[in-house]
Amino acid sequence: MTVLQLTDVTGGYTRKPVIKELSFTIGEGELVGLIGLNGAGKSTTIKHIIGTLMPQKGEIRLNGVTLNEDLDKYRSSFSYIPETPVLYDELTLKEHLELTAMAYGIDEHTLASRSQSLLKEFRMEKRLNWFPSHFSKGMRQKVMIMCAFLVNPQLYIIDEPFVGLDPLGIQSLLDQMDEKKRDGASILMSTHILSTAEKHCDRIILLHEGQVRAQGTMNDLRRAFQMPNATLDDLYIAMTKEQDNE
Ligand SMILES: Nc1ncnc2c1ncn2[C@@H]1O[C@H](COP(=O)(O)OP(=O)(O)OP(=O)(O)O)[C@@H](O)[C@H]1O
Repeated sequence: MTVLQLTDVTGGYTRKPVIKELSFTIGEGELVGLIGLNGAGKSTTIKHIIGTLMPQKGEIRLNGVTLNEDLDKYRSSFSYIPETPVLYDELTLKEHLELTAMAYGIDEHTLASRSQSLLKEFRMEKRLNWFPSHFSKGMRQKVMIMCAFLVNPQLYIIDEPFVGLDPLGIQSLLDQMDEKKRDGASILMSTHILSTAEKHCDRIILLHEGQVRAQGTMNDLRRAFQMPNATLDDLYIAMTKEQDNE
C-alpha cells in the first residue's frame, strides 16, 4: 500500500522553484533515503511534505489525502524529527513527552508504557525532570526522537538524524526504526551518511538540483549509472561529476 505519494511536485520559497516535478512514493514498511548535495533540495522537499510550504504545482498525498482535503488526518499520519532540535526551554523532558501525548490524543497508560521503553532505549531515564538548557546537543536531539516515536504514526520524516548522536544513540535510533518498520510504519530519512543509508534503506532517492536524478534500490541505481559494483559513495560522486561537467 502506498503511504506517501508525491506527483510532479514543484515548489520553493519564492516564485523561482527549488524543487522541480518531484515524483516518488513510499510504501508501507519501507525506509526510503533522500540523498543529495548541500542545497539539492532535501529539506525543502521535507518542508513541502510536512506542510510548512505548499506546492506551486503537483500534489502530495499521505494515507490517500492531501493536506487541504483532510488536515487532521494528514497531520496525525506523520511525525517529524527536524535537523535542529526545537524544544521548549520552560518544559522538562517529562513535560515534552506529556505535551506530545496530549497533542496526539495518546492516553496516560500508553504514554507511560511507551515513554518507559523509549527512555530506557535512549538512556535518558535519569533526566526526566531536566530542562533543555541542561541537555547536550545529542540529548536535545534524543528528546525530539523520543517525542516522534511516542506518537507511533504511519510515517516518520527524519531530517539528517545521525550527526549529533553518539554511536549508542545511532544504534538505538536504527533499532527503533527497524521495529517500527516491522510494524508496518514507513520512514523518509535525509542523510549525508551514505554508508548507513546504503546499509539500511530499502530504496534511495538521489536528488540533484531539485530534481530526482535516480531512484530505487541500490541495484536500480547501479543500473541507472551503469556502475555495476558501485557503492552509494561512488554513485554520489558520479552524480557530483555530472554536475561539474554541465
Ligand atoms: N528559507 C529559505 N528561503 C529561500 N531559499 C531557501 C531557504 N532555505 C533553503 N533555500 C534554498 O533552497 C535550496 C535547497 O535548500 P535545502 O535546504 O532544501 O537543501 P538540502 O538538500 O537540504 O541541503 P543540506 O544538505 O545543505 O541540508 C538552496 O538553494 C537554498 O539556498
